[in-house]
Amino acid sequence: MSVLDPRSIITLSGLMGLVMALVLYFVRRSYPRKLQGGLRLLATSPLAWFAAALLYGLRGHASEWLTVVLANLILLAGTLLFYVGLQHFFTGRARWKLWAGVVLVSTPVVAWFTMVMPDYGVRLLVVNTLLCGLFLDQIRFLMRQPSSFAQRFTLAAMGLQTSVLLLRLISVLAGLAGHSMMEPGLLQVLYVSSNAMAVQMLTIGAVLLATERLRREFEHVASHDSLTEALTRRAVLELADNELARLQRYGEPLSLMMLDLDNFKDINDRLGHQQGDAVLIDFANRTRAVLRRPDQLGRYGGEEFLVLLPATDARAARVVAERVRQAAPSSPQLACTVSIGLTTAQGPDDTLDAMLARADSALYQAKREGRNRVCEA
Ligand SMILES: Nc1nc2c(ncn2[C@@H]2O[C@H](COP(=O)(O)OP(=O)(O)OP(=O)(O)O)[C@@H](O)[C@H]2O)c(=O)[nH]1
Repeated sequence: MSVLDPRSIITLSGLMGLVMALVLYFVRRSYPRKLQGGLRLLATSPLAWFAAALLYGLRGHASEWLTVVLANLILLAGTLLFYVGLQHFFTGRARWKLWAGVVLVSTPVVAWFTMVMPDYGVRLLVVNTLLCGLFLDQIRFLMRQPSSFAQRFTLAAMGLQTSVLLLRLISVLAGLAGHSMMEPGLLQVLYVSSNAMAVQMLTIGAVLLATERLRREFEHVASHDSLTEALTRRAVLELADNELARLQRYGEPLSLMMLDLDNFKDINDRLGHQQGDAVLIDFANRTRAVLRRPDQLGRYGGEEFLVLLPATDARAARVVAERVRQAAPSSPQLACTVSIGLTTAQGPDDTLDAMLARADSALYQAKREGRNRVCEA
């Protein structure tokens, strides 16, 4: 047990935290600006944990103001920073004032039980209860975020840390707190080791969250049109292929609409290209607003769109197409009409090329018959 003394574990884990903080700081630079704020905070918290570990490590060689009061304050502040960083990372804003107040108020309490009425058990109780509360609140927040490997990994790290803190609280209540964190007892060694592991896992979790988010951003950019946020032609055609495969396997119906804004060249010529862009954006928004969740809108070309209607037969597709045609623009300046060519898959032997060709010829029939209508093939 003498090899695994708490001081060495605390110092080592602090150093590893420092390395992870540096890694996070450097990877942060290659991330989109909107993620950088949250990542900077997430990188700062292992730095704070490192500073707290250094101060704890000086126990016996420096004043208790530094090694207990300030060390605990920095530990709590670092944990709050992690929480604030997570909130920024996921939502772009953070609620931190209440927790900051609680952490600040706890400092004179810790100071009292260090300098005036020294009591290691009470200090432990105060600091561990706050840490537990902070981690439980973070777990609650993180569980509401989109599920992913990184999210589950970070939750596991927080779960581990919270269990260790709870066990330690129980040990205090059972009178097993001991007299100092540096005591080389089994409980202390277990506590500082799991704490060290949880800190590493939390920082790795932050790196994983950032990497996963970056991958999602790239995927989004690659599969979405930057003007209208509709799927790109390639992405919507890929989805159409998948839906056709489902049709062949499960026999679910599939309908497809080709949409073309009417006299769009006129709109551009009369109102300018920029206003034309605004019309396209508004059209995409209002179309999405009248579609169901599984339906997909893609930009097929300039002012031409494709809508994929999975599990939709011809009758239901006709209703959707009429709804899209009649969807109102958000202002009269954005008004435009649309012609729609509609088709439904004709059994498992139908192909995407054949469906596109039918939708295209139905669309041209709609144009020939005077525009602003739905035709079917
Ligand atoms: N503003 C804007 N215009 C675009 C964009 N992509 C294509 N266009 C324009 O859309 C117009 C399409 O014109 P046409 O193919 O002649 O069709 P149309 O005027 O809509 O006539 P019909 O389809 O027959 O009703 C062209 O003037 C293109 O320059 C875009 O991203 N933004």
